Amino acid sequence: MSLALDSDSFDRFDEFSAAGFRVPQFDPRVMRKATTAAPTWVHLGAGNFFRSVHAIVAQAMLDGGHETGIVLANLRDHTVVENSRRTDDLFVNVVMNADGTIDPALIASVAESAQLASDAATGWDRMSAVFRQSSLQLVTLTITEKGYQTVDASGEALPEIADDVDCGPARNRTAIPALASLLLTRFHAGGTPIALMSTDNFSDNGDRLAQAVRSIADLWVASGQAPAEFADYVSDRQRVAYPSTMVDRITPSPSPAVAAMLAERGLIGADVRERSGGGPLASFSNTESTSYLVVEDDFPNGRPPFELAGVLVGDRELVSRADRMKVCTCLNPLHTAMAVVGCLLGFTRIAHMMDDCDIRALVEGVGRHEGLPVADTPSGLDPAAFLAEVIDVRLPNPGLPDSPQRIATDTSQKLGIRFGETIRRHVDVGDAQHLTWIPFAIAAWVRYLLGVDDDLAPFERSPDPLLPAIDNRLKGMRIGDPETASSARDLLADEAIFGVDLVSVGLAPTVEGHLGAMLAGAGAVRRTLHRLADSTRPEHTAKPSAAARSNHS
Ligand SMILES: NC(=O)c1ccc[n+]([C@@H]2O[C@H](COP(=O)([O-])OP(=O)(O)OC[C@H]3O[C@@H](n4cnc5c(N)ncnc54)[C@H](O)[C@@H]3O)[C@@H](O)[C@H]2O)c1
Ligand SMILES: O=P(O)(O)OC[C@@H](O)[C@@H](O)[C@H](O)[C@H](O)CO
Repeated sequence: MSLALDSDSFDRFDEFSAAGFRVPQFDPRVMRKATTAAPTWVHLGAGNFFRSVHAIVAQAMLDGGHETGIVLANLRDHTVVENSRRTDDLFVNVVMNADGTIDPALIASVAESAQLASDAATGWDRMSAVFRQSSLQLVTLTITEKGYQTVDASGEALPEIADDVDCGPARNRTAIPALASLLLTRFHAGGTPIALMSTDNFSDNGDRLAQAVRSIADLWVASGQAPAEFADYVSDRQRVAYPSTMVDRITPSPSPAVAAMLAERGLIGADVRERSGGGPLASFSNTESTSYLVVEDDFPNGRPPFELAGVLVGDRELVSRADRMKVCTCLNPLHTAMAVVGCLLGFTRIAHMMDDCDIRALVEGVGRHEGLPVADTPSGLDPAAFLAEVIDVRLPNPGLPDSPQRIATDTSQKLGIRFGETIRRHVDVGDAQHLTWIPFAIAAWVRYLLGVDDDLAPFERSPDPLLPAIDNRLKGMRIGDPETASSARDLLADEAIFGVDLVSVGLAPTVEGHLGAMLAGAGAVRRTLHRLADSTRPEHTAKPSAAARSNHS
């Protein structure tokens, strides 16, 4: 059977169903008509996570009788929206089970997609029209952590944003000015209230989005490019709200192996291609079965019936606690520690890393020993159980094609969030000097920055906006000379990166100790990790697994 992803398949859901795909329980044509007439939800940042969370939530609500879907927009890479349009905005979301089986679902909750790149007038005009409509309740964003930085400490626009600020509201190229510009259109059209909801991975993401949007509005007002009332509009939470969220579903980049499984089921065009901006692009997303979305109930123009999709809706306190639990202690710090160590030790699969007893010790150390004792407890969620599921079920899931290289992307943007808060909490209770695994993870990141693995072979570091600046700061550091670990001192004091000044909280010597040991020569990363793992095992007898040994130089 051949299953094509296009609008003809609206009449062929039974064939998808026969091939084992879950199918929409609504008529996409009716949904698209209703959404065009009265759009309620725009999403900015059409990546893989959107396809595995937002689009799934929307589909569940549509299956439950809700009438409108999502209007999707992307700014940076025109191939992303072209990819969505190639399949008439349909795609397949694949849940990867631990036993190697897959549960594919045909997703039809995107009503239309718009390209907002500066040369894409049609997409911009369409999105402006959507923002003028009073029916619009919600804009969600997945623009990555770095997408929220707009101004420096003195309130000056950052270089990437500066052009957009100077040009004023128009067809902006960067995400926050583009959003602010569309909001200005809404303001001029009567200023119906709206909620702007960050679904990127950091605590209090609503506040950060508010700050970013307001900073652009202020710059435009100051330069006479927007009326003063616009700054009031974006600062009045009754009119523009910024609900915070906790988002969780491990969603690796689309994998060729999954493409092959879908092709076996008859799906046409299930290949993996390259985005023009780098990274894979496909007509499907692949993810795990676990998924959490916790949303602050702050929607001044009403909201979609999230409860139909199992979304937890609550107050700010619930969201903040859930988010800090996940991002600062029980999941993301483990991920980042594994990512940099995995790149150094030559791993390409997170699940394989969990078979390595040294790496397991690292994960346990960062999560159970140093994260959990200071974790937040959100009402209705148990941090110990959450962490246990992460360590025992989610990270080892052999079906999930996740890689340390994906997770290592933009690490400089994440360290403050993933380790800084936890370090601060240990400082507050006076036991920061006992931390060793988090300092090890930080040292491993610095060692990773040298772009040379533990066998001393060069490797390509994942993209990160701070690489050139950091390379400059680490010029004095050399493998073969452990003493040069001290040249990282200035970097370690950088609160903007680590969320705390590691020198003044007294952790720099621990980080430099691990780093110096890892700089000793070939195999030094493994030896340092193994020694540390051994010293923290009660029985002091564990040996590296076969996977560890084969990676051990
Ligand atoms: N993938 C996951 O497991 C996961 C889980 C929880 C949260 N998230 C959040 O979602 C974000 C995106 O993850 P993804 O897996 O979809 O990644 P992705 O690479 O598939 O997509 C990233 C999207 O962000 C856009 N983007 C990238 N840099 C941008 C910038 N500077 N300004 C504006 N837009 C930008 C891209 O055009 C693309 O649409 C993450 O950064 C994270 O905050 C991801
Ligand atoms: O998406 P990032 O780049 O913020 O971080 C990489 C991973 O840690 C992240 O995507 C996790 O998979 C996710 O946070 C799980 O919910």
